[in-house]
Formats: sequence, C-alpha cells, structure tokens
Amino acid sequence: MIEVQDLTRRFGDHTAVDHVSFAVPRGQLLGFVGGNGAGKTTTMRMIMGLLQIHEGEVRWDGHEVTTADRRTFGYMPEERGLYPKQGIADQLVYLGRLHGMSRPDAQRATDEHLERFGLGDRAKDKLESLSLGNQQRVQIAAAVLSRPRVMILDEPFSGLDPASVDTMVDLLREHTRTGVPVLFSSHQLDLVDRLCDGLVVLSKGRVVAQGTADELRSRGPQRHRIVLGGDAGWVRSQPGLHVVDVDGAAALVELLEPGADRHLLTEALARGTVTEFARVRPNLSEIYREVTA
Ligand SMILES: Nc1ncnc2c1ncn2[C@@H]1O[C@H](COP(=O)(O)OP(=O)(O)OP(=O)(O)O)[C@@H](O)[C@H]1O
Repeated sequence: MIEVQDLTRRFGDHTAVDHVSFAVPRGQLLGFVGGNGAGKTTTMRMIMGLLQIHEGEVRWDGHEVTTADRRTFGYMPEERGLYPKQGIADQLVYLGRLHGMSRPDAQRATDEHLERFGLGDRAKDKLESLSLGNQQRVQIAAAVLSRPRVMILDEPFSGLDPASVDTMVDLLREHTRTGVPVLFSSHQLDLVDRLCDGLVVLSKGRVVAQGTADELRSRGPQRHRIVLGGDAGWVRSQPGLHVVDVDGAAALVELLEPGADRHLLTEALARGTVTEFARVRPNLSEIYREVTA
C-alpha cells in the first residue's frame, strides 16, 4: 500500500498541497480528481521524489519510501517523459534498461506493448510521427513496461478515444490484479466513476472527499423522482421537501426530513395515479460540484 500522510508543499506564500492524506491499497485503481491547480501534479511529484516535501511523508508498505523503492515505481509525468524526435522502440528499451531490465527482457516487453497497442509496425518511427493518441499510448507503455510495483499516472487518459481508454484500462487492470496500487489523475469524472475502485477529490490543495464512488454518492442529496397521472405542481406545497424541478407530470424532489418520501407517495396515491417513484442517485459530477464549491 502506498500512503501519503499530511503531505504539504508550498510555493512562496501559496500552499499548493495542504496536509493531504490518503492511501492506495494494493491492487486498487484510485482516481485522483480535482480542478486545474488543485495540487494533483504537485502531490504526484512529491510521491515520486521529484519535488521536495515540506511537511508529511510518503509511505510504502509501512515504511517511509526510499529512493530505491521509488526506482521500482512507474510514473507517467504530466509533461510526458519521452523524446519526440527519437525512435519509439529505442526509447522504450532504454527506459526498461534504466529500470533494471536486461536488454532482451526490455526488448521483449517493448515488442509486446507496441504489438498490443497496434503499433508493432511503427517501432522504428519517431514518436512525433504518431498521432497524439498513439503518442499517449506509448507514454503509458513507458510507465508500465518494467512491471513497476506502484504506478503513478498523471492524466493518462487525456486525449484518448473511448476504445483506447478501454485498452489502457485493461492493461492497468492486469497490473492491479497482481497487487499493484495505481494512482491516476483525471478531469474525466464519468471515466473515474466507471473505472476506479476509489477516488480522492482535491480542491485548493486539500482533500475534500474520499471513498468509493458509491460512498460519495450516498453522501449526496437524497433525491426522488415522481411521475403522476396528471400535473405534479401540487408537490410544491408538500412539507419536508425541496422541489428541484417540476416538468408536467414529473417532479424531482430532495427530501429534507425523514419520512417525507412516504408522505409524498401516500399523498400522490390519494390524488390518483403514480407511474414512477424512485430514488435518483446523484452522479459524480454533481457530488464533485458540491464538495469543491
Ligand atoms: N513550480 C511551481 N512554482 C510555483 N507554483 C507552482 C509550481 N508548481 C505548481 N505550482 C502551483 O501549485 C498549484 C497546484 O498545481 P498542480 O500543477 O499541482 O495542480 P493540478 O491539480 O495538477 O492542476 P492541473 O489539473 O491543471 O494539472 C497551482 O496553483 C500551481 O500554480
């Protein structure tokens, strides 16, 4: 498990990361979510030892992480690490060697990854000759090639089409199945919701929410949708509710008091037909807006 505890980093007077704590258990894919400037990249750089930590610490399997530990971590930096003007395979093999792989192993892993991403025939091409999405695939290959013990990926899915996202997720899942903890940052909430085992939401350098997507959703407003046989306008006068929207026969309400849902349903049935009455779970974007407001 990789843990950050009270991690803090200042730039001048500005505290970019402010006592941030969370853990990525073995085998979990954890989404790191937050708006521009929230502090995600700064946190990841501190985990990787690329930026000095001002307070707090990073722990790996119960001890403070060492430089030797970090050499076994795979990192995909925001600014991307590969050279546009160099051959793709050469760079991947070189990176594999830097991570301690033998040349034949690094070559084999490079061939496998390029083949898998449909880039087997581009091995000798320069990185810059690939489309942006394909360059992104090669960058991900660079981070996972040496089978790292931990993966820290800064916006790995940005610029990928949905099919490529699925390929990459399959690849990451192969690693989490062997126990590797994976932390990835993303602005794509729907994606985070679909893929990750847990998420940490950062706002202005602080953790404002963390847990599974379901846990976060259950903390959101309790909303119900009711659809009647006729106009739903009368719902506005019912106690214990906040009416979010009324549209003809349908209304979306937020429950402000326990039992308000039962009261609403009883009243609706007394007045006529009820064709739908269901709890509406907030989506992650709504939760996100709420916790970062
Ligand atoms: N080297 C630096 N010098 C000064 N300020 C910095 C430096 N690096 C980051 N910051 C500031 O720290 C804050 C957090 O930036 P960071 O890049 O970590 O955010 P982020 O969540 O990764 O944002 P984005 O989603 O836009 O990449 C920002 O206010 C940023 O301007």
